[in-house]
Amino acid sequence: MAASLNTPSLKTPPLSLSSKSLLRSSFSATFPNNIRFSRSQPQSHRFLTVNATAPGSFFKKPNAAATPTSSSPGSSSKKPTVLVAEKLGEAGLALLRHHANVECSYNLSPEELRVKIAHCDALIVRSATKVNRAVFESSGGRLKVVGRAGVGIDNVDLAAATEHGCLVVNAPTANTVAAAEHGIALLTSMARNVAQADASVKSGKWQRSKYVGVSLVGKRLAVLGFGKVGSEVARRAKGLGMHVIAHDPYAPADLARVIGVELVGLKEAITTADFISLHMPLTPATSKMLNAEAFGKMKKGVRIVNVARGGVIDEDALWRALNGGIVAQAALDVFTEEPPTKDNKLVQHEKVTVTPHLGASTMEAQEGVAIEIAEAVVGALKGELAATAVNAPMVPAEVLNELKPYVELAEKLGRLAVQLVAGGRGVKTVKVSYSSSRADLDTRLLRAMITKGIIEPICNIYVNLVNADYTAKQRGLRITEECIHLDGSPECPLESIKVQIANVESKFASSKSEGGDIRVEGQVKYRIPHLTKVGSFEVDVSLEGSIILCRQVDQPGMIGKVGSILGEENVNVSFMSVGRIAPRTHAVMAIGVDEPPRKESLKRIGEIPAIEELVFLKL
Ligand SMILES: NC(=O)C1=CN([C@@H]2O[C@H](COP(=O)(O)OP(=O)(O)OC[C@H]3O[C@@H](n4cnc5c(N)ncnc54)[C@H](O)[C@@H]3O)[C@@H](O)[C@H]2O)C=CC1
Ligand SMILES: O=C(O)C(=O)COP(=O)(O)O
Repeated sequence: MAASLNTPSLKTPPLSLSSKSLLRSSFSATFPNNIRFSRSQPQSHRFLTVNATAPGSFFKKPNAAATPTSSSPGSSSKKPTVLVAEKLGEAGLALLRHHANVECSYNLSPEELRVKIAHCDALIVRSATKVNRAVFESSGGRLKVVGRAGVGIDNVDLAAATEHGCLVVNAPTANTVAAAEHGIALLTSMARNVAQADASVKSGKWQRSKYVGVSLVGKRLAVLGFGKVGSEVARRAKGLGMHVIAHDPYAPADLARVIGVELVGLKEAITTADFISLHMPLTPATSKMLNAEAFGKMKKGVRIVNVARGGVIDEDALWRALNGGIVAQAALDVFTEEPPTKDNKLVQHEKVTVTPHLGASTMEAQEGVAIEIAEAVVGALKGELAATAVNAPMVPAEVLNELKPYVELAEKLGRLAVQLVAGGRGVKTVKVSYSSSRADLDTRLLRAMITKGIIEPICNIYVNLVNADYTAKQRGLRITEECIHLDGSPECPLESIKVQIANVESKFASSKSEGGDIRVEGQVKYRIPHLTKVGSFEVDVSLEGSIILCRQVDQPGMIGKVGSILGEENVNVSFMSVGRIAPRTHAVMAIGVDEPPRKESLKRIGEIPAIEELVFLKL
């Protein structure tokens, strides 16, 4: 089974311990070439922004606190810098200013944006700014979060963002009603020729017979894309007495039932509708979804509303369909190229009503969007997991709280295992086993943190939840996972995590399993991660501070000898545990220490005659 941090499906499921995952199976971490994202969380399923206090926070880059900030007057050097590149509501700006130095620079050219971005920790845009690969490359690794103050994220290069470990968040809920109301406004005004009649009267004419419209009541409306906006359009159209059908391969059937909408296939939707309203995101799959072939199947005289994205319609094909009498009218809020050129054939067409991408433009929606995006960006800058992350798993607060110590365990096991490798850089194959009594265990967060633990000590790059799978793939690191199902209480999410590194030499031969892999295993006890196995030796040491591992001849007095050297060297021992396979053979002693011992102290321990090998590991 292939797993990825960013599932290529249109709906990235939230990270959930009860979501469909793996059981007694193994898979390798892969990264999709084409990532498509869509968010369609009903409001009742909104995920909270929660503070993640794992060893490294999930999104923060190591230099976050130290990054120099903008030169704006009065700016604090400790605050991050947020560039707001398109108009944002005051309430959102106020919230941002509380936490960051905020620079509002609208109408930047692509070149100006690339120059400015090198000094920014976060960027907030609406639909007009193209946040392409060049922007991420120009940021020099400083940009941590891009906030899209709205829903559609087709103007942000998500693959590039992910590769650069930059979180992308959007504001998916605050403009839903505004967009739906605009859709209905276009539907009704198109049917009654309001825009054309208005222009005619203003030009001194009185053409009552020319602008006879069509009624909506009893007509069939096909909503394509039954997400947040589409379902609100459907609800309102029902109120106007329309017969509403919807096509959406991922739509929740219960929502359709509640609203009284019939879910149908695409063919049925477009061949039977009198009106078609578009509400899907622009993705490679929906690009030019309404093309010549689709128009060819439509009922003669169909009317089309587009408040989604211009790119979901083949605009040339629409123009031909309007001229050929297939499409009677169209009402367009969005265009492939925005703003469209003055002589755009559709803009100038008498059967077409146009607005300049106004779907989200109400006072209420803009205030709401501004607050929604400001909260998400501020949270992300603090290293919190965002509720509206578009290129990372969404993690419900309660799941995260439960997983927190396991996440910490995962990162520390990765960190320990890689430090045991002689040379480090040859790590290519990592096997992870999770023992759990939960039938469905979603391991994305754990895998990301193991990856972080393994990669960060050996490379000069940071790894976070956003780029973990990508970075692993880039480095040729194959992580296979298996989940061993235990009979027991599913109250505890995980019994243990085992991390094995194959085909490498070890600095500490006793860390090798019977099969020759470096093996470390851990458990969470009283919410604190513990190392419980090294190679074949059972130990029990809490994973705080750092660890000394030594193998010795199992004989009396060893604990005392090692302990007294550390005491003399003023190193505080937090935990000590000895594991052995059989009495009086060999034993492994795991010693937790609060501060790193001096090299000389380790040398002194190594010189104790019964000590056979020794390694110091930083957590
Ligand atoms: N004109 C404007 O100012 C605004 C435009 N929008 C556009 O509307 C789109 C939808 O917004 P929301 O409803 O909030 O998003 P949403 O994510 O809640 O809904 C989109 C729906 O489209 C569906 N979908 C995906 N592929 C499809 C396909 N091939 N055929 C049919 N349905 C498909 C998804 O399953 C989802 O249910 C946004 O992506 C954005 O591009 C949104 C707000 C304002
Ligand atoms: O939220 C969306 O997807 C929109 O299209 C709204 O775009 P805007 O923020 O008004 O540029």
